[in-house]
Formats: sequence, structure tokens, C-alpha cells
Amino acid sequence: MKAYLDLLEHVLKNGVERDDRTGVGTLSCFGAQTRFDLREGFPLVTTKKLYLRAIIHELLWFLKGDTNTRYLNENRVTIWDEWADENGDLGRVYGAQWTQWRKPDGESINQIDQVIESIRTNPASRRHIVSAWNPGELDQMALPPCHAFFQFYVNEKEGTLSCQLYQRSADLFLGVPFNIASYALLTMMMAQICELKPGEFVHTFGDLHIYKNHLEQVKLQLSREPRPLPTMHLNPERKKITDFIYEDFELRDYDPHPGIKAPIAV
Ligand SMILES: Nc1nc(=O)c2c([nH]1)NC[C@@H]1CN(c3ccc(C(=O)N[C@@H](CCC(=O)O)C(=O)O)cc3)CN21
Ligand SMILES: O=c1ccn([C@H]2C[C@H](O)[C@@H](COP(=O)(O)O)O2)c(=O)[nH]1
Repeated sequence: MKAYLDLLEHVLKNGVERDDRTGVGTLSCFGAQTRFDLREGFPLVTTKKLYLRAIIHELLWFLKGDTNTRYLNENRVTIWDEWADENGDLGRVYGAQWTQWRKPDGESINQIDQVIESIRTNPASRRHIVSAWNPGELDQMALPPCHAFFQFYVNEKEGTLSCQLYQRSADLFLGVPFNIASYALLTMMMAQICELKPGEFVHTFGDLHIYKNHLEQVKLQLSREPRPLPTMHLNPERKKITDFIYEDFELRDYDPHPGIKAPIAV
């Protein structure tokens, strides 16, 4: 995960001080890109301990089209609690846009099913896209999508599936390690469903920032040596994207440095 540490260094060195919506303040850069070759291991940060449990449950929750924190809380995942209303609702966030994008005629589109179909039937297409950024519904979301738009790419010679994400706003210390692992998992799941092998995850950033109250944590993390990447193994029996359950994911050989606590900017 040297690529991740390089991003931290890049923002520390080149970031400009900016006030932001949360009032915390950031060091920020506009525009950056990293690539993770999923054949080289599973891109889970090793210089602090990450809880994959929350990441897996959040991804399954998106794919179910769920936008209420009940499922997450039942599985002891609290990462969305600060943004939910008293009933646990988050409004028309990721799950709603991915699986029930509303059309003017009252019908809705399951973008995930559509993209699986287009990957299978027209692999060379340049339109394998899922967008969570729905300008017509931003005012109904607890938080406008940060990981906003992604595209798949089939390399037919290699038989691989790659994914590129555009993340408009990125909390580099707390959010980004989650986002990398989440999209790496999604790419692996999609590859299995489409009978391809995972290729690369390309992560493109808009406003890439380190919150000012994360600077000590970032320096501690940069003082640590990255360790070999773990590997991820999915239950090969699953043939539909919504069939996956938590127990289908097995992480092997993860040997991280200790966790580093940091406050989340709300
Ligand atoms: N400022 C901010 N950053 C984010 O990354 C973020 C938001 N807001 N709002 C919406 C979601 C919620 N996300 C979150 C929320 C909390 C953690 C967090 O506290 N992570 C801790 C441990 C969490 C746990 O295991 O329960 C960590 O050390 O990674 C991470 C991502 C990502 N998103
Ligand atoms: O998956 C996520 C979700 C959120 N974030 C971060 C990025 C920003 O720090 C905040 C969102 O604030 P905005 O003012 O809406 O940009 O949450 C993330 O990194 N990853």
C-alpha cells in the first residue's frame, strides 16, 4: 500500500489550507490518481489496522439498495449513524441510486443489474457506468455521494475486469482506506459474476484532503513500514451479485500495524 502512503505525503507536502463545510479545516489538493493491481493482493492498508467487517457490511448494504442504518447497526456497524435521522434513514443515498434510480415515467433502473448485463453481452462497450450523482435528488440525501461515479472495463485478451472510480471528495485518513477496499471488493465480486478475473482498481480523486485534526495520526502512519498485502477469497459458488453474504469473504494473511484512532468530521 505504498500508493496510499504516497498520497498522504503528496497532500502533506502540496495541500493548501482550506476551510470546509464541517468547520474542521483541511489540507487539500485537487486531482490525483492511484492504481491497484488486484492480482498483486488485496489493497487493505497495512500501516494501521482496518476493520474489514464494516467495509463488507456497508458494501452489501449498498448492493441491497438499503438506505436505513438498521441493517448496519444490527451488524454492529456505526459508521453512518452521525448522518441518519431519528429513524435511521439517510434518504436517497448510494443504495437508492445504484439500484432504484428513478425515471420520469415512474419506473426505476437497477444500474448494477444493467451494468452486469452490459459487461456480459457487450464487453467492449465504453458505457459500463454506474452513477450515484443524481442532481435531481441531491436535496433528498443525508450526504451527497462522495464516491460518485464508476466505470468498468473488460480486457478480453486477459479476461479481466477493471474498475475506475471518480471520488469527488475524499477524507484521506479515515474515508479513503475504506473506499479503496470497498471498490476492490466490488470489482472482485463483479468479476466473479461476469466470469472474468479481477484486473485493476483505478482511483481518481477530486478534492483530496487531510483534516487538520488527523495530522498527528498521518505522521504516525507515515513512520511505519508497509507490510505484504493480504489476499481476499470469495465464495466461488455465488453467481448473482445480491447472493453474497458476509461469510462469503475470507481475508488471509493480514498482519497490520495497530489501529490509529481519529475523530470523524461531521
Ligand atoms: N468526514 C467524513 N469522512 C468519511 O470518510 C465519511 C463521512 N464523513 N461521511 C459518510 C461516510 C462515513 N464513513 C466513515 C465513517 C467513520 C469511519 C471511522 O470512524 N473509521 C474508524 C473505525 C470505524 C469502525 O471500525 O467502526 C477507522 O479507524 O477507520 C470511517 C468511514 C465514510 N464517510
Ligand atoms: O465514502 C466516503 C464518504 C465520505 N467521505 C468524506 C469526504 C469529505 O471529507 C466528507 C464529505 O463532505 P462534503 O462536504 O460532502 O464533501 O466525507 C469519504 O472520504 N468517503
